[in-house]
Amino acid sequence: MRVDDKDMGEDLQSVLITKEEIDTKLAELAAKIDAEYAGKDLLLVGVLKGAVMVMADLARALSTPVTMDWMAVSSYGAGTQSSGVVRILKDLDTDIKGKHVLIVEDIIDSGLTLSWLLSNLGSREPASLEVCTLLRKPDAAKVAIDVKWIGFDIPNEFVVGYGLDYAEKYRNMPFVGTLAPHVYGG
Ligand SMILES: Nc1nc2c(ncn2[C@@H]2O[C@H](COP(=O)(O)O)[C@@H](O)[C@H]2O)c(=O)[nH]1
Ligand SMILES: [Mg+2]
Repeated sequence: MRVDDKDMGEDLQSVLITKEEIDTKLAELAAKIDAEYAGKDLLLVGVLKGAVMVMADLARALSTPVTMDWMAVSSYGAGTQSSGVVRILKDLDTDIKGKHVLIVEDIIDSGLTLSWLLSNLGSREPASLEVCTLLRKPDAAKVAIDVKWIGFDIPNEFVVGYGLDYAEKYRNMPFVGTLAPHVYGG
């Protein structure tokens, strides 16, 4: 797909990770996750809204039968900095006690959201609790988190696409990229 197919071309600065690279990485991660959960019931917990694309594509790449549930939490306003204050906007529909739970995330930036989520879901006594994230920014970490499956480590830049937004736009770009300064008013 050309970047201007969705009239977003002039807003983009660069493409960091192509759709093909994402597809290849998700297939690799899915093979590892399949091996880990062979013979077990696995519940995927997607974190709305950013993880919608990775959840959908990872679930389809898995051979393991899974159930899926969603949580919505908020630590960002309309801007690009984590507030550090996490609020539940939508809780799980599932009781996860005794279940094997895999949190599916789009990106780990400061790690504050995921750290809070791990503690919140951990207190519900799942049989196991692990994390798979498509992206991680190692240089932005404010807390150390044990993340079992990581797609790509990326530089400490604000990225959009493949589920990730800026002010709710750009989520439907099939790749991950950075925005031109004029988008932020620069
Ligand atoms: N569109 C983007 N959203 C981002 C980016 N970095 C983080 N985020 C959003 O925040 C949470 C996690 O943030 P954290 O600081 O608590 O780790 C993540 O799930 C996204 O929704 C980004 O570069 N672009
Ligand atoms: Mg997220």
